[in-house]
Amino acid sequence: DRSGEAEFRTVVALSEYRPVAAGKVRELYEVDDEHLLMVASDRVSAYDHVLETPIPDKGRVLTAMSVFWFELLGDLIDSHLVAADDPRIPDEVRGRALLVRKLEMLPVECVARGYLSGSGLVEYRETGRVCGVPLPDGLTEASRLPEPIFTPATKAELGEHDENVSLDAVVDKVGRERAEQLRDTTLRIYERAAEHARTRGVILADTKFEFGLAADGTLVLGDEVLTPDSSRYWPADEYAPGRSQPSFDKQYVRDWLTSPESGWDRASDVPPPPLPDEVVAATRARYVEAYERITGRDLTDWPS
Ligand SMILES: C[C@H](c1ccccc1)n1cc(-c2ncnc(N)c2C#N)cn1
Repeated sequence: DRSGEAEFRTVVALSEYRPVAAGKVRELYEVDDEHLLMVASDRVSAYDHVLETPIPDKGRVLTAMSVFWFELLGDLIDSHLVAADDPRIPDEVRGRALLVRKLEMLPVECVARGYLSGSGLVEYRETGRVCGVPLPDGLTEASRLPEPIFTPATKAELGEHDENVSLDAVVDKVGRERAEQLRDTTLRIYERAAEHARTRGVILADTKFEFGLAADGTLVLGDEVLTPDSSRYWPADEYAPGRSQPSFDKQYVRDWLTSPESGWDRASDVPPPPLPDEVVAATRARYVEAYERITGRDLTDWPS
């Protein structure tokens, strides 16, 4: 019984955990046999480059957003989330790291699209289909689809783009029953999230989920969910099909990088220059605005 003693946070350093995976802007560490630590950095990626200038609080916003969605979607699917604030989370990453339970991850990027853009648009223009799914004629950039579609992909090496595959390719990997469960679950979660976002004036154009299996075989939602890094978020009041839509969170970065002011040539393989303070500040504000509009919560209430 420790009653009466001061509550001590056991101080643990991130360096005590073994790194097990890394993305462009995030890392994954092993905490113990059952748990991982998923860490979101403040780094931002644009035009397939990771920019050298961090965006303060980006990691906190994306972490807090995943937690909001895990909670909102809890009646549809279990998640791997164990804790967002816990003595096993080092102070240096507190607020931008989640303690999660280890899953047997399924080798499928589960993408849902309600609108046509990115690799889906490229494939549609070439074949009239996306991942084998026939679509109506006459669709253009950012067209809203008649209904959301499941467009799975296989994970590419770091720095490469994922490859869109058909449902049959997913069946070959995980079996028919599991493949259909991934499709149905992906679409159900997307539709619930897109409906919620719409009421907040934000279009969730598409999103990518990763699922895993718990020890008892239950399908569990892993990874980050419905963040601006795993999804396309567009401001609804600026929506106009026929052109690429402004990204809710990254448009200031994109506009500056492609303006004469940056002196950067996107077609070259030269890395982008550092961002000016005002672009950093405006981008931070957009991430905070996205979080507060979508969740109705105040970022100042989130640990840091
Ligand atoms: C691709 C992704 C990743 C995330 C963060 C940083 C780099 C990569 N990843 C997720 C797992 C994973 N494995 C087992 N159990 C889990 N609960 C998770 C999760 N999330 C492995 N890789």
